[in-house]
Amino acid sequence: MCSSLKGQYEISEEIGRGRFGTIYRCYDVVSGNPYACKIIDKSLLTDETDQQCILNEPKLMSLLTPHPNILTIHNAFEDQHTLSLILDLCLPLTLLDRLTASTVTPFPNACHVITQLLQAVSHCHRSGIAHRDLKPDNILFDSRDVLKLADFGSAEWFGGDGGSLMTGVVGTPYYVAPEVLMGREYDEKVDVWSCGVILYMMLAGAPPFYGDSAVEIFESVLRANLRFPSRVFRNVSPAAKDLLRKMICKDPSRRISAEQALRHPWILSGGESETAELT
Ligand SMILES: Nc1ncnc2c1ncn2[C@@H]1O[C@H](COP(=O)(O)OP(=O)(O)OP(=O)(O)O)[C@@H](O)[C@H]1O
Repeated sequence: MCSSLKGQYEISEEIGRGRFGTIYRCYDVVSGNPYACKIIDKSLLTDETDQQCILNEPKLMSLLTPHPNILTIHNAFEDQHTLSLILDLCLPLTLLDRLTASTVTPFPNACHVITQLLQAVSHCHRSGIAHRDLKPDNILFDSRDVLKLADFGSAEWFGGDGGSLMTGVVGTPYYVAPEVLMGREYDEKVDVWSCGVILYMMLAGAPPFYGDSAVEIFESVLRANLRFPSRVFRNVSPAAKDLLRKMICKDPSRRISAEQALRHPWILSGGESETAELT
């Protein structure tokens, strides 16, 4: 572990583990404030893509700081063997853990969760950054239950309005947008698709596109046949379904932006709207 890190932070117990690193609770030795410390073992970064992802993450996170719904990077330390990031400390349960544990659908506070996520994504897009791997596993909450978007390892700088298009198949089967799978150039709207899938999961308790293997899931995503089975959607308002159709829209040029989604009647009504006029 880096000696300058040891001088500034006291590392405490392990609170999580990823593919390349371990997350510890830590304390600033001067203020006593608690943080999370992600220590990445560089020897595990064997291929160039992994190295790129890990080095990308702190750079892009710093560009996005501060935003209340984006995990803040407070400090970074590097030596020959490790890269250590000092991050906001969050609760151990991700949105995926909460969804898995939930026995009720729609998921309580679905509108509040998606509003915070869209605020984070809209800030990323205004800053010229696409996250490209939005999924419930990357959504954390702090001790006040404020959503914190994490894991910018697959994020890409596209340069904002009129910026360049992106290429490359990145993302996770259930949440990836069809234009990514088609191998075409794409823009930041891929994130809106993933937010739509996350909202659908919160409202229905299941993903909109599924299959028994990654290939089957991809085929289902490519068909993009969005359905609202009445058994699971009977408690979901027409306004919420309208928003889902506009976010999980196969044609990215017709898909709404994160900013527009934040102005949708269902979001503005705090998820209560059954009768709001649809746009
Ligand atoms: N800032 C944080 N505060 C509290 N817990 C965290 C924090 N960051 C990550 N964790 C916990 O540690 C786990 C692993 O996080 P990490 O970001 O290393 O890996 P990952 O995103 O799950 O996986 P990978 O990087 O391998 O794709 C998370 O699932 C979460 O439970």
